[in-house]
Parts: sequence; C-alpha cells; structure tokens
Amino acid sequence: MDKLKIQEQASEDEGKSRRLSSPMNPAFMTSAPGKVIVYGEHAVVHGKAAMAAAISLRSYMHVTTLSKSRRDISLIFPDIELNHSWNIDELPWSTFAHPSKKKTYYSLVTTLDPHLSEAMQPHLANVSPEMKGERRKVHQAAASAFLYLFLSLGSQAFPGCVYTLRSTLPISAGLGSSASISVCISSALLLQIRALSGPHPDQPSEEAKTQIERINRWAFVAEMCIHGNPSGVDNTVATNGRAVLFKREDYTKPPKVLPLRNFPELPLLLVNTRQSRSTATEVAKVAALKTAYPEVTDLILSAIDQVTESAHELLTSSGFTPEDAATTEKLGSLMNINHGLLVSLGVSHPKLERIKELVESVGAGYTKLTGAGGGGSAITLLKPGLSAGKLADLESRLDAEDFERFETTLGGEGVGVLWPALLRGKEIDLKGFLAAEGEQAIEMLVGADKHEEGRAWKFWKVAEED
Ligand SMILES: Nc1ncnc2c1ncn2[C@@H]1O[C@H](COP(=O)(O)OP(=O)(O)O)[C@@H](O)[C@H]1O
Ligand SMILES: C[C@@](O)(CCOP(=O)(O)O)CC(=O)O
Repeated sequence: MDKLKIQEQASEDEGKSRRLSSPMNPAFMTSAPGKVIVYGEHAVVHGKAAMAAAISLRSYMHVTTLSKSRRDISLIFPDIELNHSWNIDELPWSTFAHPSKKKTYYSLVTTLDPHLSEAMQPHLANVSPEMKGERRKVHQAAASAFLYLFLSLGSQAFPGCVYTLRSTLPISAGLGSSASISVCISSALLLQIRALSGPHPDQPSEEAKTQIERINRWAFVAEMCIHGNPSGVDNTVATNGRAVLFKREDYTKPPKVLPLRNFPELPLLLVNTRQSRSTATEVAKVAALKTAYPEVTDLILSAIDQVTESAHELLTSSGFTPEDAATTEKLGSLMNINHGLLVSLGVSHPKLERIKELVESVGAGYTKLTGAGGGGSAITLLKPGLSAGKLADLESRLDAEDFERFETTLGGEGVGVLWPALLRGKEIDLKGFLAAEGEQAIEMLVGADKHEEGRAWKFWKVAEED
C-alpha cells in the first residue's frame, strides 16, 4: 500500500476511534532509541562481551484503542509501507493460552516456541502477499514480532487497536532499528495489559528496574522473531538507554549487564553506507564460519572479547577524558583491531572499507563497522585536536560518494512513555504523525528528548548505585 493510502486509512481509523474510543483508554505513545555497538558485535552472539551506547535517533509508536464493537487490530508501519489488520476473534488464542504454552508478563522467554510460530503462520501468510523477496521478509519480520507478543501477552478480550510506528532510524543499517521497534511494541503491549507501573518521578529505583527488565525480556522475544538469534545487547541498550557492557554466556539465563553511567561523550562520526543488509544473514555467516573452522573462529571471537575488555578498562580508568590524546589513541587502535577481526569473520563490505580508507587518507581518526556489517554503518573515533578544515574535507568526500552522515549524541534516554498522547496541550494527531516528513519533522512533532515540551515524556529512572 502506498504512503497516501496509508494516510487515508489512518484518518479513517482515527475518525472512528475519536468517535468511539473510551476516555479510560486514551491514545498513548512509546519510544525507544537505536544504538551503536562500540566494541564486540558478533562476538556477543557467542557469549563474549560487547559495549554499546544508545543514540538520539529513535522509534515512536502511537496506540489508539477503539470501541468495544471494533474487533480489529491494525498495524500502520509507513516506514516499510506496511498496513495490515487482523480480526482479533480469528487469531489462534487457544494455542497460545494452552496451559503448557501460556506465558506471563514476567516470564523469561529465551527461545521461540515452534508450535506457536506455526500457529501464527496462516495469519502471517496474508500480510502483504503481493510482495516478493526481501521486501516481503521485512514485512513478515515486523508483523511476526508484533503478533507473537500480542498473542503471548494479550487475550481474546483485547479491544480493537491501531498501532502506528515511525522511526528516525535508518532500517537495516546496523543502528538497532529492529531492537528499537521491539522495545516500542513490548512496552506498548505491557502498558495496555497494565503490567507496568509508572514511569513516575518518585518511583523507587528497584521498582523502575523491574519494569525495564519486563520490557526488555519481551523486546528480546520480538528481536528473536525479527532476526532469529539475537544476543540481546541491542534491546538491552534500547530499553535501558545510556551505555552498557553486556555479556550473555548462558542463553537460558538473563545476561550480565553492567551500566556504564559515566560513558564519555566520545567524538564519534557515524556514517551509513546506504548498503542495506539483514542482521540475520550476517549472524548466520559467522555461525557458518564457526561450524567450518571452529578453532580459528573461536580464537577470533576471543580476541574481540579481549578488545572489548581492554577498552572497558581504559574508559573506566580514573581520570580518563575524551580529550586525552594518548588514551583516545589506544581506544582508536582497539577499534582498528576490532574492525580487522570483523573483516576476518567475513562481515565487512567494500563500502565500509571505502569509508575507512577516506577517513584514514585525511588522518581523521579510527574506523570500524558497527552492528552486523555486510553494509550498514561505520563509526569513526575522531582524533583529538582534529582541525575543522580536515573534518570538513572528510565530510565533503563522504558526501560526494553518497554516504549518509549522522549527527547523534551517545548515551541518551531508553524506553519512554507519553501517556496520554498529549504534547503542548494538544493530542498527537495521527494524521500529522503520519504526514511528518523526515527525522527533524518527526522529532519536532513527538520528540522524546529534543525540546522543552518533550518533558511530557516519562522514563523509568534507575539510581546510579543500582
Ligand atoms: N521503522 C520500522 N518500521 C517497521 N519495521 C521496522 C522498522 N525498523 C525496523 N523494522 C523491522 O526490523 C527489521 C530490520 O532489522 P535488522 O536487519 O536487524 O536491522 P537493524 O540493524 O536496523 O536492526 C526490518 O526488516 C523490519 O522488519
Ligand atoms: C551482529 C550483532 O552483534 C549486532 C547486530 O546489530 P544490528 O542489528 O546490525 O543493529 C547481533 C546481535 O548482537 O544480536
């Protein structure tokens, strides 16, 4: 369906919901950030450490509850041109609610249940059947993430709803778009079934931590639907915000997450190759290499682990500042080593190598791919004292080759809630939300941490010591 039709459908849905929605269930929004993995991607899937930080690019989900007479659940995801509705009463509730299958909002789900996935198939088969190849996979992935969570957390008594999703993140560019939407979906559904308390300013830290954990667990399940074998680092950063050191040695247990509270404002340049790829494919490539060359691959993964641990030691050493040239040089060298190891795992791409070459040709800094690779994005740690002229020169070379540069800050807020969907005393209008063109317009309209009015957004706050 094209964008115009999606907007028309949305106005129609909104019209109906205006007339019929209950004041007990006002429209509300959830939001979550993307991330950069600074060190440790891929190795983290195999039980090693990774360091990642939230970025200021975010996804936003708007939820409208319809009247009791409406029995449809609609997804309006215009970024991927997906618009689909299911009749609630036709969904496979009995399979998901069977005592041997039923999960609660606090369950730790670490694998997808094949019977439940199978039961969803007929309902996914009619999602964008006219689409082929990669585009179909994109739709199926997003729809299955939503449906698995909806059926696991909801019940047939659920009211009809419209879920509208927009993101300022590029999709499949290594910046955690899938985790960001997974957190939006998980938090929206958990709020709707009243399984979350807050967020409110005087909420005890322990309680806030429990809510974040609940959202994160279900976001991980959505991530499994989208790319098969996620480590959980992306959804953990998208939920918690800031920066974390993350390790999951045993997939049946929760991961070890060390929040990095004072993560420095590193001078990073973020560049997207615009070469789209799927995380699932890149992760599968490393798994295949591990099967073919187990000893060699294990050594590479352990070397990446060591790089991450060394960078963590440096970043948390007393007196570290990003302006300190010697330490930055060490952090940069570790990025170079990390990139080289990722190349040897086979997950780089000529366009990533080209970005690295351009940065190094002007001596601007240290570059590695970030996220799954195979295209996607690269991060460059800029050298302290880099002249404005050299930076401008680099930027114009990157622009000339059609790479996309992002200005983003690291370490921002995690999952946020806007309940009800009111900003500046005005309801967020679904039509306006859909019409906003581009990152800036979306941020101006609903921005979770960009402007004064954005304070209406609430975030769960965990104290430093927790
Ligand atoms: N804005 C969005 N709207 C709908 N679906 C999205 C959006 N962003 C991401 N997705 C889903 O996530 C998938 C991308 O996941 P992935 O390949 O892991 O890329 P990334 O590195 O950006 O996380 C898409 O195929 C789509 O199913
Ligand atoms: C390759 C990996 O380590 C990071 C993937 O990040 P992204 O989906 O490319 O944003 C996979 C994972 O940790 O689940």
